[in-house]
Amino acid sequence: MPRHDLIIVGAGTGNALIDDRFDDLDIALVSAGPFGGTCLNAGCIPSKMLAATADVADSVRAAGRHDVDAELRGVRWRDVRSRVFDRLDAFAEEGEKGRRESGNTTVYRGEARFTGPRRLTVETDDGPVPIEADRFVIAVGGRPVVPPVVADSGLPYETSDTVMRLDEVPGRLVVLGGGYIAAELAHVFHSLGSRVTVIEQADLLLAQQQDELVSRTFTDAVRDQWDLRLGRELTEVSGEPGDLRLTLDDGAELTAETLLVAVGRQPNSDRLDVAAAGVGVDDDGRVTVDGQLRTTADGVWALGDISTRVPLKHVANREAEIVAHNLLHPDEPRTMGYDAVPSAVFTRPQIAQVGLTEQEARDQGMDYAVAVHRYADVAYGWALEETEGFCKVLADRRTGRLLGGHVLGPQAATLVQPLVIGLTTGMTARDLAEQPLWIHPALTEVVENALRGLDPGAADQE
Ligand SMILES: Cc1cc2nc3c(=O)[nH]c(=O)nc-3n(C[C@H](O)[C@H](O)[C@H](O)COP(=O)(O)OP(=O)(O)OC[C@H]3O[C@@H](n4cnc5c(N)ncnc54)[C@H](O)[C@@H]3O)c2cc1C
Ligand SMILES: NC(=O)c1ccc[n+]([C@@H]2O[C@H](COP(=O)([O-])OP(=O)(O)OC[C@H]3O[C@@H](n4cnc5c(N)ncnc54)[C@H](O)[C@@H]3O)[C@@H](O)[C@H]2O)c1
Repeated sequence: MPRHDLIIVGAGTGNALIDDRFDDLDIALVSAGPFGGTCLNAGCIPSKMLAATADVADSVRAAGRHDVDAELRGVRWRDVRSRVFDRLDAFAEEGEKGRRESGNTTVYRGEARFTGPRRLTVETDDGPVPIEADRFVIAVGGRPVVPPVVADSGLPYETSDTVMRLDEVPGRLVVLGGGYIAAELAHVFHSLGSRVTVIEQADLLLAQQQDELVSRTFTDAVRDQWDLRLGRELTEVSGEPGDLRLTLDDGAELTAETLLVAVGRQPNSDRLDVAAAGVGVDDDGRVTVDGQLRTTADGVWALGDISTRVPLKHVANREAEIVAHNLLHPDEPRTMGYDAVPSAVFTRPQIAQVGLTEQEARDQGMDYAVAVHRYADVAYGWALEETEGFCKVLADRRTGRLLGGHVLGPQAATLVQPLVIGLTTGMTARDLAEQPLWIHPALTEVVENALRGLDPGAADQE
């Protein structure tokens, strides 16, 4: 049986772990799917490339607001799709080729399953290949959850793994779920021509993840564009491929050419049979790790969606840095921090956040100050003719420190970054507002003014 110094399972973020510091190790990299994993092939990157195209189409539609006469004559979907995926597929192939050609890494393509402690079998095209190593990194990510009402219907459905590669923009698209993936892909397909219905069990879109003001404003903003079925469950899927009938718990019947299921993702720990390796999992199937990202089995680390509480690519990337360091420097291990994890939703309006939501601050009984500043009240917001966007900030009244920041509107994912720095470094909201100079009349003034709008509270009265 081939024996390696280190086996990495998963060539998404797992592939990014290897650099020249590992040159003297014999490494095996095992992957069931294409190199680059979810983010490159079916996640962050294609969805954002499509969202950027959707934004262009929307800008043309909205040109009249700027007294520009423009007309959207059409979107060439197949050209869009080729532009996106020809580039990404080539990148994935180059990534695999580069790794195969590196002197010290053996690539095994196929689904792996542990067969014992530090031993697994890869189901390759040439049959099962058992391999073993002293040390392992598990980075096998997750997959879309498909509820039984859909899976058991026997009728076709799409997930984020497949929908971005469809041959046509669906005429009538029903999206099950109202979280990150649903919101971003509903935005894409609506802007590219689909009639979109969203079925979400909660009363607002993005309710699980976002500050209450953000999810309320976002839901109101898209209400006119998408048919929203909020607080609803899907009870039956019938009809035939291309002409689906969806029954809801209030008796309503919807028709759909395409059903996109986006109700969350589950970790791939079951498919890898991590239990056989003595690797423990949490209640939701995530591999259990400590602060140094060690699993419960000696010599086995985990990173990314398979184990993290926050399944985002920038989190997985940082975890990979920590695991790489800890593999190389076992006597000076580093610990992963999750105190100020930002995220963004690339919709229209765009959304970004870091730190606590107002409902979390309230539930934790914190003494907090809150301020909201609108894009419409800064000069560049006037330039954009922006009416709904805002920046909302929360700070601890006792210490003056920033607790959370939420931005809804153009460039939100970029505007949130000063707040991420403030939170990460533990700055007070006042210092963050007053120490740096903020460019006039840039959109960042909406963040500066939100910070300046915070009630100083006890911290400043001392
Ligand atoms: C539609 C969508 C949009 C997203 N957008 C964003 C975004 O904008 N920003 C953001 O931060 N995050 C985003 N995410 C989340 C992001 O994609 C994930 O957090 C990230 O890809 C996780 O990386 P990973 O390496 O842990 O797992 P993955 O990238 O999923 O990699 C797992 C790898 O393991 C392989 N594998 C699985 N099982 C086995 C097995 N048994 N044997 C061998 N190999 C196996 C897979 O083939 C794959 O190569 C998005 C996700 C989706 C689905
Ligand atoms: N821009 C980004 O950073 C980005 C984009 C896409 C995905 N992601 C990552 O991928 C993860 C998964 O995204 P997701 O959108 O699949 O999950 P999610 O957890 O964000 O949202 C799932 C939504 O589906 C709803 N839901 C669950 N079961 C339902 C049912 N049976 N009927 C109707 N609604 C139901 C939930 O209430 C929730 O609103 C995210 O948590 C995020 O970490 C990130």
